[in-house]
Amino acid sequence: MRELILTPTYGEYEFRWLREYGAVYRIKACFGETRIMVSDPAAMQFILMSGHFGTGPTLENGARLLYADGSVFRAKEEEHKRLRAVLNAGFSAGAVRKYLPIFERAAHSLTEHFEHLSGELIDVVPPFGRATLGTTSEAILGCSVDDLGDDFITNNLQLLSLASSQSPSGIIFDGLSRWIPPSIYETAIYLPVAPFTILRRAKNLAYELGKTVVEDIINAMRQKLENTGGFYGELVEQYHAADGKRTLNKRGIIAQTSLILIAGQDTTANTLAFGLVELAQNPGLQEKLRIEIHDAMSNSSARDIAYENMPLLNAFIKEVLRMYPAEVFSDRVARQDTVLPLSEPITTSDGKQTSQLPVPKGQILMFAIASYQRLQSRWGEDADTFRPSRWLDGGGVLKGEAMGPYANLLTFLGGSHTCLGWRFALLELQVFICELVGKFEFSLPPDGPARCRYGGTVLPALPDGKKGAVLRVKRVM
Ligand code: HEM
Repeated sequence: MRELILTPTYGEYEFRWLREYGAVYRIKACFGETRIMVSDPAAMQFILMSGHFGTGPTLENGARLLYADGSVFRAKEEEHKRLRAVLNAGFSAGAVRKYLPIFERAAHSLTEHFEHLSGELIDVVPPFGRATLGTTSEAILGCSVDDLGDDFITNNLQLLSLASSQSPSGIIFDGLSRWIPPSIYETAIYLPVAPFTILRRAKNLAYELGKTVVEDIINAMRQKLENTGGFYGELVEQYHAADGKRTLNKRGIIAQTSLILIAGQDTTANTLAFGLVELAQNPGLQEKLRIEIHDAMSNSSARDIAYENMPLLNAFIKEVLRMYPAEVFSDRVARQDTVLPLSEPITTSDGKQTSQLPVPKGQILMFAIASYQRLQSRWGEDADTFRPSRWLDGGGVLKGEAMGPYANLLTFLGGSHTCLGWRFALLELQVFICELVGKFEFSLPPDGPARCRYGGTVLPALPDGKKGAVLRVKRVM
Protein backbone atom coordinates (compact mmCIF):
# COMPACT_ATOMS: atom_id res chain seq x y z
CA MET A 1 0.00 0.00 0.00
CA ARG A 2 2.89 2.37 0.76
CA GLU A 3 4.26 2.02 -2.77
CA LEU A 4 0.80 2.47 -4.22
CA ILE A 5 -0.17 5.55 -2.23
CA LEU A 6 2.89 7.37 -0.90
CA THR A 7 5.10 7.76 -3.98
CA PRO A 8 5.98 11.35 -4.98
CA THR A 9 4.49 10.72 -8.44
CA TYR A 10 1.37 8.59 -8.64
CA GLY A 11 1.82 5.26 -10.43
CA GLU A 12 5.61 4.97 -10.07
CA TYR A 13 5.13 1.39 -8.88
CA GLU A 14 1.59 0.63 -10.01
CA PHE A 15 2.19 1.13 -13.72
CA ARG A 16 5.41 -0.89 -13.50
CA TRP A 17 3.55 -3.72 -11.72
CA LEU A 18 0.91 -3.56 -14.45
CA ARG A 19 3.53 -4.21 -17.17
CA GLU A 20 5.31 -6.84 -15.07
CA TYR A 21 2.44 -8.82 -13.56
CA GLY A 22 -0.52 -8.03 -15.84
CA ALA A 23 -4.02 -6.82 -15.08
CA VAL A 24 -4.61 -8.99 -11.96
CA TYR A 25 -2.09 -9.42 -9.14
CA ARG A 26 -1.86 -9.41 -5.37
CA ILE A 27 -0.49 -6.60 -3.21
CA LYS A 28 0.27 -6.51 0.52
CA ALA A 29 -1.94 -4.29 2.68
CA CYS A 30 -1.62 -3.83 6.47
CA PHE A 31 -1.50 -6.50 9.18
CA GLY A 32 -0.84 -9.39 6.79
CA GLU A 33 -3.86 -8.67 4.62
CA THR A 34 -3.54 -9.26 0.88
CA ARG A 35 -5.59 -7.34 -1.69
CA ILE A 36 -6.09 -8.09 -5.37
CA MET A 37 -5.39 -5.29 -7.87
CA VAL A 38 -7.80 -5.66 -10.77
CA SER A 39 -7.66 -3.76 -14.06
CA ASP A 40 -8.81 -6.59 -16.34
CA PRO A 41 -11.85 -5.27 -18.30
CA ALA A 42 -14.02 -8.41 -18.01
CA ALA A 43 -13.29 -8.68 -14.28
CA MET A 44 -14.04 -4.97 -13.72
CA GLN A 45 -17.31 -5.24 -15.61
CA PHE A 46 -18.25 -8.23 -13.44
CA ILE A 47 -17.36 -6.34 -10.25
CA LEU A 48 -19.60 -3.45 -11.28
CA MET A 49 -22.54 -5.38 -12.65
CA SER A 50 -22.82 -8.76 -10.88
CA GLY A 51 -23.96 -7.55 -7.46
CA HIS A 52 -21.34 -9.90 -5.93
CA PHE A 53 -19.24 -6.94 -4.68
CA GLY A 54 -19.94 -4.01 -2.38
CA THR A 55 -17.92 -0.91 -1.52
CA GLY A 56 -14.81 -1.74 0.48
CA PRO A 57 -13.97 -0.52 4.00
CA THR A 58 -11.82 2.47 2.94
CA LEU A 59 -14.53 3.96 0.74
CA GLU A 60 -17.31 3.01 3.15
CA ASN A 61 -15.54 4.52 6.19
CA GLY A 62 -14.51 7.64 4.27
CA ALA A 63 -18.12 8.16 3.20
CA ARG A 64 -19.30 7.71 6.82
CA LEU A 65 -17.01 10.51 7.95
CA LEU A 66 -17.69 12.85 5.04
CA TYR A 67 -21.26 12.38 3.87
CA ALA A 68 -24.59 12.47 5.64
CA ASP A 69 -26.57 9.33 6.37
CA GLY A 70 -29.30 9.43 3.72
CA SER A 71 -26.97 10.68 0.95
CA VAL A 72 -27.11 8.75 -2.31
CA PHE A 73 -23.49 7.62 -1.96
CA ARG A 74 -24.21 5.84 1.32
CA ALA A 75 -27.56 4.40 0.29
CA LYS A 76 -27.80 0.70 -0.62
CA GLU A 77 -29.90 -1.45 -2.94
CA GLU A 78 -33.53 -0.30 -3.32
CA GLU A 79 -33.03 2.95 -1.40
CA HIS A 80 -30.06 3.77 -3.63
CA LYS A 81 -32.16 3.09 -6.76
CA ARG A 82 -34.92 5.31 -5.41
CA LEU A 83 -32.54 8.19 -4.68
CA ARG A 84 -30.85 7.89 -8.08
CA ALA A 85 -34.23 7.95 -9.83
CA VAL A 86 -35.09 11.23 -8.09
CA LEU A 87 -31.66 12.87 -8.36
CA ASN A 88 -31.01 11.88 -12.01
CA ALA A 89 -33.54 14.56 -13.00
CA GLY A 90 -31.05 17.28 -12.03
CA PHE A 91 -28.16 15.68 -13.92
CA SER A 92 -29.70 14.51 -17.21
CA ALA A 93 -28.36 15.92 -20.52
CA GLY A 94 -31.30 18.38 -20.68
CA ALA A 95 -30.98 19.50 -17.06
CA VAL A 96 -27.24 20.05 -17.37
CA ARG A 97 -27.69 22.10 -20.55
CA LYS A 98 -29.81 24.51 -18.46
CA TYR A 99 -26.81 25.12 -16.21
CA LEU A 100 -24.83 26.50 -19.17
CA PRO A 101 -25.24 30.19 -18.16
CA ILE A 102 -23.90 29.29 -14.69
CA PHE A 103 -20.81 27.65 -16.21
CA GLU A 104 -20.30 30.62 -18.53
CA ARG A 105 -20.53 33.14 -15.69
CA ALA A 106 -18.02 31.17 -13.66
CA ALA A 107 -15.69 30.93 -16.68
CA HIS A 108 -15.89 34.72 -17.17
CA SER A 109 -15.03 35.26 -13.51
CA LEU A 110 -11.92 33.14 -14.02
CA THR A 111 -11.02 35.30 -17.02
CA GLU A 112 -11.39 38.46 -14.91
CA HIS A 113 -9.23 36.92 -12.21
CA PHE A 114 -6.49 35.84 -14.65
CA GLU A 115 -6.38 38.99 -16.77
CA HIS A 116 -5.30 41.09 -13.81
CA LEU A 117 -2.37 38.72 -13.43
CA SER A 118 -1.56 38.34 -17.15
CA GLY A 119 2.10 37.43 -17.70
CA GLU A 120 2.54 36.21 -14.12
CA LEU A 121 2.97 32.78 -12.58
CA ILE A 122 -0.31 31.65 -11.03
CA ASP A 123 -1.29 28.60 -9.01
CA VAL A 124 -4.44 27.77 -10.99
CA VAL A 125 -5.78 25.15 -8.56
CA PRO A 126 -7.33 27.45 -5.88
CA PRO A 127 -9.34 29.59 -8.36
CA PHE A 128 -10.49 26.44 -10.18
CA GLY A 129 -11.61 24.89 -6.89
CA ARG A 130 -13.60 27.99 -5.99
CA ALA A 131 -15.14 28.09 -9.47
CA THR A 132 -16.28 24.45 -9.41
CA LEU A 133 -17.63 24.78 -5.87
CA GLY A 134 -19.54 27.85 -7.09
CA THR A 135 -21.11 26.18 -10.14
CA THR A 136 -22.33 23.17 -8.15
CA SER A 137 -23.68 25.33 -5.39
CA GLU A 138 -25.48 27.65 -7.82
CA ALA A 139 -26.89 24.92 -10.07
CA ILE A 140 -27.99 22.55 -7.32
CA LEU A 141 -28.64 24.76 -4.26
CA GLY A 142 -29.38 28.01 -6.08
CA CYS A 143 -26.83 30.00 -4.08
CA SER A 144 -23.57 31.61 -5.14
CA VAL A 145 -20.19 30.74 -3.69
CA ASP A 146 -20.29 34.04 -1.71
CA ASP A 147 -23.61 32.98 -0.15
CA LEU A 148 -21.88 29.92 1.33
CA GLY A 149 -20.22 32.19 3.89
CA ASP A 150 -16.67 32.56 5.19
CA ASP A 151 -17.00 29.72 7.73
CA PHE A 152 -18.03 27.30 5.02
CA ILE A 153 -15.23 28.35 2.64
CA THR A 154 -12.56 28.22 5.37
CA ASN A 155 -13.67 24.79 6.47
CA ASN A 156 -13.94 23.63 2.85
CA LEU A 157 -10.27 24.54 2.28
CA GLN A 158 -9.25 22.74 5.49
CA LEU A 159 -11.25 19.69 4.43
CA LEU A 160 -9.66 19.52 0.98
CA SER A 161 -6.22 19.93 2.49
CA LEU A 162 -6.98 17.16 5.00
CA ALA A 163 -8.24 14.86 2.23
CA SER A 164 -5.10 15.49 0.18
CA SER A 165 -2.66 14.59 2.97
CA GLN A 166 -1.44 10.99 3.07
CA SER A 167 0.93 9.38 5.56
CA PRO A 168 2.09 5.94 6.73
CA SER A 169 -0.02 6.37 9.90
CA GLY A 170 -3.05 7.12 7.72
CA ILE A 171 -2.52 3.81 5.90
CA ILE A 172 -2.24 1.97 9.23
CA PHE A 173 -5.41 3.66 10.56
CA ASP A 174 -7.18 2.70 7.36
CA GLY A 175 -5.98 -0.91 7.72
CA LEU A 176 -7.19 -1.00 11.34
CA SER A 177 -10.52 0.62 10.58
CA ARG A 178 -11.56 -2.47 8.68
CA TRP A 179 -12.01 -4.23 12.01
CA ILE A 180 -13.86 -1.39 13.76
CA PRO A 181 -17.66 -1.81 13.80
CA PRO A 182 -19.40 0.94 11.74
CA SER A 183 -21.31 2.31 14.75
CA ILE A 184 -18.06 2.84 16.67
CA TYR A 185 -16.26 4.20 13.62
CA GLU A 186 -18.96 6.79 13.13
CA THR A 187 -18.53 8.06 16.69
CA ALA A 188 -14.80 8.64 15.93
CA ILE A 189 -15.90 11.92 14.41
CA TYR A 190 -16.47 13.22 17.96
CA LEU A 191 -12.82 12.68 19.00
CA PRO A 192 -11.25 16.04 19.95
CA VAL A 193 -8.42 15.92 17.37
CA ALA A 194 -7.92 18.36 14.48
CA PRO A 195 -8.84 16.08 11.53
CA PHE A 196 -12.09 14.97 13.15
CA THR A 197 -12.93 18.53 14.21
CA ILE A 198 -12.65 19.58 10.55
CA LEU A 199 -14.77 16.64 9.38
CA ARG A 200 -17.40 17.21 12.07
CA ARG A 201 -17.62 20.87 11.22
CA ALA A 202 -17.81 20.15 7.49
CA LYS A 203 -20.75 17.81 8.01
CA ASN A 204 -22.51 20.27 10.33
CA LEU A 205 -21.95 23.26 8.03
CA ALA A 206 -23.24 21.32 5.01
CA TYR A 207 -26.29 20.24 7.01
CA GLU A 208 -27.00 23.82 8.15
CA LEU A 209 -26.49 25.13 4.61
CA GLY A 210 -28.84 22.52 3.10
CA LYS A 211 -31.42 23.20 5.82
CA THR A 212 -31.33 26.98 5.28
CA VAL A 213 -31.61 26.58 1.50
CA VAL A 214 -34.57 24.19 1.73
CA GLU A 215 -36.38 26.32 4.35
CA ASP A 216 -35.84 29.47 2.27
CA ILE A 217 -37.36 27.69 -0.74
CA ILE A 218 -40.37 26.54 1.30
CA ASN A 219 -40.89 30.08 2.67
CA ALA A 220 -40.61 31.57 -0.84
CA MET A 221 -43.19 29.06 -2.09
CA ARG A 222 -45.56 29.93 0.77
CA GLN A 223 -45.28 33.61 -0.10
CA LYS A 224 -45.71 32.79 -3.80
CA LEU A 225 -42.28 34.28 -4.55
CA GLU A 226 -40.04 33.10 -7.38
CA ASN A 227 -38.33 29.79 -6.68
CA THR A 228 -34.61 30.46 -7.16
CA GLY A 229 -33.46 27.34 -5.40
CA GLY A 230 -31.70 25.58 -8.33
CA PHE A 231 -32.29 21.82 -8.48
CA TYR A 232 -33.18 21.78 -4.75
CA GLY A 233 -36.01 24.19 -5.65
CA GLU A 234 -37.35 21.65 -8.14
CA LEU A 235 -37.04 18.85 -5.58
CA VAL A 236 -38.99 20.81 -2.97
CA GLU A 237 -41.71 21.64 -5.51
CA GLN A 238 -41.92 18.01 -6.60
CA TYR A 239 -42.33 16.89 -3.00
CA HIS A 240 -45.18 19.30 -2.41
CA ALA A 241 -46.88 18.37 -5.69
CA ALA A 242 -46.57 14.58 -5.57
CA ASP A 243 -47.50 11.70 -3.30
CA GLY A 244 -43.91 11.42 -2.09
CA LYS A 245 -43.10 8.06 -3.69
CA ARG A 246 -40.67 9.30 -6.37
CA THR A 247 -39.55 12.38 -4.44
CA LEU A 248 -37.34 13.36 -1.54
CA ASN A 249 -38.64 14.94 1.64
CA LYS A 250 -36.91 17.87 3.35
CA ARG A 251 -34.51 15.61 5.27
CA GLY A 252 -33.68 13.59 2.16
CA ILE A 253 -32.82 16.71 0.18
CA ILE A 254 -30.66 18.22 2.94
CA ALA A 255 -28.74 14.92 3.24
CA GLN A 256 -27.34 15.28 -0.31
CA THR A 257 -25.65 18.64 0.37
CA SER A 258 -22.23 17.58 1.71
CA LEU A 259 -21.87 14.88 -0.95
CA ILE A 260 -22.83 16.94 -3.98
CA LEU A 261 -20.67 19.92 -3.04
CA ILE A 262 -17.60 17.77 -2.35
CA ALA A 263 -18.05 15.29 -5.22
CA GLY A 264 -18.19 18.02 -7.85
CA GLN A 265 -15.42 20.29 -6.62
CA ASP A 266 -11.83 19.01 -6.62
CA THR A 267 -12.57 16.22 -9.09
CA THR A 268 -13.45 18.72 -11.82
CA ALA A 269 -10.98 21.44 -10.74
CA ASN A 270 -8.02 19.04 -10.71
CA THR A 271 -9.00 17.54 -14.08
CA LEU A 272 -9.01 21.05 -15.54
CA ALA A 273 -5.65 21.85 -13.95
CA PHE A 274 -4.07 18.62 -15.27
CA GLY A 275 -5.41 19.47 -18.73
CA LEU A 276 -3.82 22.92 -18.73
CA VAL A 277 -0.51 21.51 -17.47
CA GLU A 278 -0.53 19.10 -20.44
CA LEU A 279 -1.26 22.00 -22.83
CA ALA A 280 1.56 24.04 -21.30
CA GLN A 281 3.90 21.12 -22.07
CA ASN A 282 2.66 20.90 -25.64
CA PRO A 283 2.36 24.41 -27.17
CA GLY A 284 1.59 22.98 -30.64
CA LEU A 285 -1.46 21.13 -29.33
CA GLN A 286 -2.48 24.19 -27.33
CA GLU A 287 -2.37 26.38 -30.46
CA LYS A 288 -4.38 23.84 -32.51
CA LEU A 289 -7.01 23.72 -29.78
CA ARG A 290 -7.12 27.53 -29.61
CA ILE A 291 -7.72 27.69 -33.37
CA GLU A 292 -10.62 25.21 -33.08
CA ILE A 293 -12.08 27.28 -30.22
CA HIS A 294 -11.77 30.57 -32.13
CA ASP A 295 -13.39 28.97 -35.20
CA ALA A 296 -16.31 27.68 -33.12
CA MET A 297 -16.74 31.09 -31.45
CA SER A 298 -16.66 33.03 -34.69
CA ASN A 299 -19.35 30.79 -36.18
CA SER A 300 -21.80 31.09 -33.27
CA SER A 301 -22.58 33.20 -30.22
CA ALA A 302 -20.99 31.94 -26.99
CA ARG A 303 -24.35 30.55 -25.78
CA ASP A 304 -24.82 28.50 -28.97
CA ILE A 305 -21.41 26.90 -29.24
CA ALA A 306 -21.92 23.26 -30.19
CA TYR A 307 -19.31 21.87 -27.84
CA GLU A 308 -20.07 18.33 -28.94
CA ASN A 309 -19.02 19.26 -32.51
CA MET A 310 -15.49 20.29 -31.52
CA PRO A 311 -13.39 17.19 -32.25
CA LEU A 312 -10.07 18.30 -30.78
CA LEU A 313 -11.66 19.76 -27.65
CA ASN A 314 -13.45 16.50 -26.92
CA ALA A 315 -10.47 14.32 -27.81
CA PHE A 316 -8.38 16.43 -25.45
CA ILE A 317 -10.90 16.12 -22.60
CA LYS A 318 -11.16 12.35 -23.08
CA GLU A 319 -7.37 12.03 -22.96
CA VAL A 320 -7.18 14.11 -19.75
CA LEU A 321 -9.89 11.94 -18.19
CA ARG A 322 -8.05 8.79 -19.32
CA MET A 323 -4.65 9.80 -17.94
CA TYR A 324 -5.86 11.57 -14.78
CA PRO A 325 -8.93 9.75 -13.42
CA ALA A 326 -9.64 11.53 -10.11
CA GLU A 327 -10.47 8.24 -8.39
CA VAL A 328 -7.45 6.19 -9.46
CA PHE A 329 -8.61 3.17 -7.49
CA SER A 330 -11.46 2.22 -5.29
CA ASP A 331 -11.79 -0.70 -2.90
CA ARG A 332 -14.47 -3.34 -3.31
CA VAL A 333 -15.27 -6.35 -1.12
CA ALA A 334 -16.68 -9.73 -2.19
CA ARG A 335 -20.12 -10.23 -0.62
CA GLN A 336 -20.02 -13.95 -1.39
CA ASP A 337 -17.67 -16.61 -2.75
CA THR A 338 -17.47 -15.84 -6.44
CA VAL A 339 -15.39 -16.29 -9.60
CA LEU A 340 -13.96 -13.36 -11.58
CA PRO A 341 -14.01 -13.84 -15.36
CA LEU A 342 -10.85 -12.52 -17.04
CA SER A 343 -10.41 -11.01 -20.53
CA GLU A 344 -6.89 -12.37 -20.69
CA PRO A 345 -5.61 -15.51 -18.93
CA ILE A 346 -3.20 -15.09 -16.02
CA THR A 347 -0.51 -17.40 -14.69
CA THR A 348 -1.08 -18.32 -11.04
CA SER A 349 1.74 -18.70 -8.50
CA ASP A 350 1.76 -22.49 -9.12
CA GLY A 351 2.39 -21.88 -12.85
CA LYS A 352 -1.12 -22.70 -14.14
CA GLN A 353 -2.91 -20.55 -16.77
CA THR A 354 -6.47 -19.55 -15.95
CA SER A 355 -9.21 -17.27 -17.30
CA GLN A 356 -11.19 -17.40 -14.08
CA LEU A 357 -10.14 -16.30 -10.63
CA PRO A 358 -11.97 -17.67 -7.58
CA VAL A 359 -12.50 -14.95 -4.96
CA PRO A 360 -13.61 -15.85 -1.43
CA LYS A 361 -16.26 -13.89 0.48
CA GLY A 362 -14.67 -10.95 2.33
CA GLN A 363 -11.71 -10.58 -0.06
CA ILE A 364 -10.91 -6.93 -0.76
CA LEU A 365 -10.12 -5.92 -4.34
CA MET A 366 -8.57 -2.70 -5.57
CA PHE A 367 -10.65 -1.62 -8.56
CA ALA A 368 -7.69 -0.13 -10.44
CA ILE A 369 -9.14 2.54 -12.74
CA ALA A 370 -5.83 4.27 -13.58
CA SER A 371 -4.26 0.94 -14.55
CA TYR A 372 -7.26 -0.02 -16.70
CA GLN A 373 -6.85 3.27 -18.53
CA ARG A 374 -3.24 2.39 -19.34
CA LEU A 375 -3.81 -1.16 -20.56
CA GLN A 376 -1.86 -1.57 -23.77
CA SER A 377 -4.31 -4.25 -24.93
CA ARG A 378 -7.06 -1.63 -24.86
CA TRP A 379 -5.40 1.72 -25.60
CA GLY A 380 -2.40 0.69 -27.69
CA GLU A 381 1.37 0.43 -27.19
CA ASP A 382 1.63 4.12 -26.27
CA ALA A 383 -0.99 3.86 -23.50
CA ASP A 384 1.35 5.73 -21.11
CA THR A 385 1.64 8.71 -23.45
CA PHE A 386 -0.70 11.71 -23.39
CA ARG A 387 -1.92 11.72 -27.01
CA PRO A 388 -5.40 13.20 -27.68
CA SER A 389 -5.13 12.25 -31.37
CA ARG A 390 -5.76 8.60 -30.39
CA TRP A 391 -9.42 9.62 -30.07
CA LEU A 392 -9.42 11.16 -33.55
CA ASP A 393 -7.58 8.51 -35.55
CA GLY A 394 -9.45 5.72 -33.78
CA GLY A 395 -6.18 3.91 -32.98
CA GLY A 396 -5.99 2.30 -29.57
CA VAL A 397 -9.49 3.08 -28.34
CA LEU A 398 -12.81 1.27 -28.12
CA LYS A 399 -11.27 -2.19 -28.26
CA GLY A 400 -13.42 -4.67 -26.40
CA GLU A 401 -16.73 -4.31 -24.60
CA ALA A 402 -18.18 -0.91 -23.59
CA MET A 403 -17.20 0.32 -20.12
CA GLY A 404 -18.37 3.25 -17.99
CA PRO A 405 -20.82 5.97 -19.05
CA TYR A 406 -18.42 7.89 -21.30
CA ALA A 407 -15.78 7.03 -23.92
CA ASN A 408 -15.09 3.54 -22.56
CA LEU A 409 -13.47 5.18 -19.55
CA LEU A 410 -14.00 4.26 -15.90
CA THR A 411 -13.10 7.75 -14.68
CA PHE A 412 -16.78 8.20 -13.77
CA LEU A 413 -16.97 4.54 -12.63
CA GLY A 414 -19.86 2.52 -14.09
CA GLY A 415 -22.73 0.36 -12.86
CA SER A 416 -25.27 1.55 -10.32
CA HIS A 417 -22.91 4.02 -8.58
CA THR A 418 -21.80 5.72 -11.83
CA CYS A 419 -20.93 9.35 -11.10
CA LEU A 420 -24.20 11.26 -10.86
CA GLY A 421 -22.53 14.44 -12.14
CA TRP A 422 -20.57 13.14 -15.15
CA ARG A 423 -22.52 15.17 -17.72
CA PHE A 424 -22.30 18.20 -15.43
CA ALA A 425 -18.51 17.82 -15.21
CA LEU A 426 -18.14 17.31 -18.94
CA LEU A 427 -20.06 20.42 -19.97
CA GLU A 428 -18.33 22.45 -17.28
CA LEU A 429 -14.92 21.31 -18.57
CA GLN A 430 -15.92 22.13 -22.17
CA VAL A 431 -17.05 25.65 -21.21
CA PHE A 432 -14.05 26.40 -18.97
CA ILE A 433 -11.49 25.11 -21.47
CA CYS A 434 -13.02 27.08 -24.37
CA GLU A 435 -13.06 30.27 -22.32
CA LEU A 436 -9.56 29.89 -20.86
CA VAL A 437 -7.64 28.44 -23.80
CA GLY A 438 -9.48 30.79 -26.18
CA LYS A 439 -8.29 33.83 -24.21
CA PHE A 440 -5.05 32.84 -22.51
CA GLU A 441 -1.79 31.13 -23.33
CA PHE A 442 -0.54 28.74 -20.65
CA SER A 443 3.17 27.97 -20.28
CA LEU A 444 5.33 26.14 -17.76
CA PRO A 445 7.06 27.75 -14.77
CA PRO A 446 10.89 27.56 -14.56
CA ASP A 447 10.73 24.60 -12.15
CA GLY A 448 8.73 22.47 -14.59
CA PRO A 449 5.22 20.97 -14.65
CA ALA A 450 3.15 20.00 -11.61
CA ARG A 451 3.45 16.34 -10.62
CA CYS A 452 0.51 14.01 -10.27
CA ARG A 453 0.32 12.60 -6.75
CA TYR A 454 -2.22 10.71 -4.67
CA GLY A 455 -4.21 12.49 -1.99
CA GLY A 456 -7.58 10.70 -1.77
CA THR A 457 -7.94 11.51 -5.45
CA VAL A 458 -5.04 12.28 -7.78
CA LEU A 459 -4.06 15.90 -7.62
CA PRO A 460 -1.49 18.20 -9.21
CA ALA A 461 1.39 18.84 -6.83
CA LEU A 462 4.03 21.56 -6.52
CA PRO A 463 7.73 20.64 -6.09
CA ASP A 464 7.26 20.67 -2.27
CA GLY A 465 4.41 18.13 -2.58
CA LYS A 466 1.62 20.61 -1.69
CA LYS A 467 -1.46 20.61 -3.90
CA GLY A 468 -1.13 23.13 -6.74
CA ALA A 469 -0.22 23.71 -10.38
CA VAL A 470 1.71 26.86 -11.24
CA LEU A 471 1.46 28.11 -14.82
CA ARG A 472 2.40 31.32 -16.59
CA VAL A 473 -0.87 32.76 -17.85
CA LYS A 474 -0.78 35.35 -20.65
CA ARG A 475 -3.79 37.00 -22.27
CA VAL A 476 -3.84 36.36 -26.03
CA MET A 477 -7.30 37.57 -27.03
C1 HEM B 1 -14.18 15.20 -13.50
C2 HEM B 1 -15.08 15.24 -12.54
C3 HEM B 1 -15.62 14.06 -11.79
C4 HEM B 1 -15.09 12.81 -11.65
C5 HEM B 1 -13.80 12.26 -12.22
C6 HEM B 1 -16.01 12.05 -10.82
C7 HEM B 1 -15.84 10.71 -10.47
C8 HEM B 1 -16.74 9.99 -9.72
C9 HEM B 1 -16.56 8.59 -9.36
C10 HEM B 1 -15.39 7.71 -9.77
C11 HEM B 1 -17.63 8.22 -8.61
C12 HEM B 1 -17.89 6.85 -7.99
C13 HEM B 1 -17.26 6.73 -6.63
C14 HEM B 1 -17.33 5.30 -6.12
O1 HEM B 1 -18.44 4.82 -5.85
O2 HEM B 1 -16.29 4.66 -6.00
C15 HEM B 1 -18.49 9.37 -8.48
C16 HEM B 1 -19.67 9.38 -7.78
C17 HEM B 1 -20.45 10.50 -7.63
N1 HEM B 1 -20.25 11.73 -8.21
FE1 HEM B 1 -18.72 12.27 -9.44
N2 HEM B 1 -17.05 12.86 -10.47
C18 HEM B 1 -16.87 14.09 -11.06
C19 HEM B 1 -17.71 15.17 -10.98
C20 HEM B 1 -18.90 15.20 -10.30
C21 HEM B 1 -19.80 16.33 -10.25
C22 HEM B 1 -19.57 17.65 -10.99
C23 HEM B 1 -20.83 15.98 -9.43
C24 HEM B 1 -22.03 16.78 -9.00
C25 HEM B 1 -22.22 18.03 -9.24
C26 HEM B 1 -20.60 14.62 -8.98
C27 HEM B 1 -21.41 13.91 -8.14
C28 HEM B 1 -21.25 12.58 -7.79
C29 HEM B 1 -22.16 11.86 -6.91
C30 HEM B 1 -23.40 12.43 -6.23
C31 HEM B 1 -21.67 10.56 -6.82
C32 HEM B 1 -22.26 9.39 -6.01
C33 HEM B 1 -23.13 8.54 -6.94
C34 HEM B 1 -23.72 7.31 -6.29
O3 HEM B 1 -23.13 6.79 -5.34
O4 HEM B 1 -24.77 6.84 -6.78
N3 HEM B 1 -19.42 14.18 -9.54
N4 HEM B 1 -17.92 10.42 -9.16
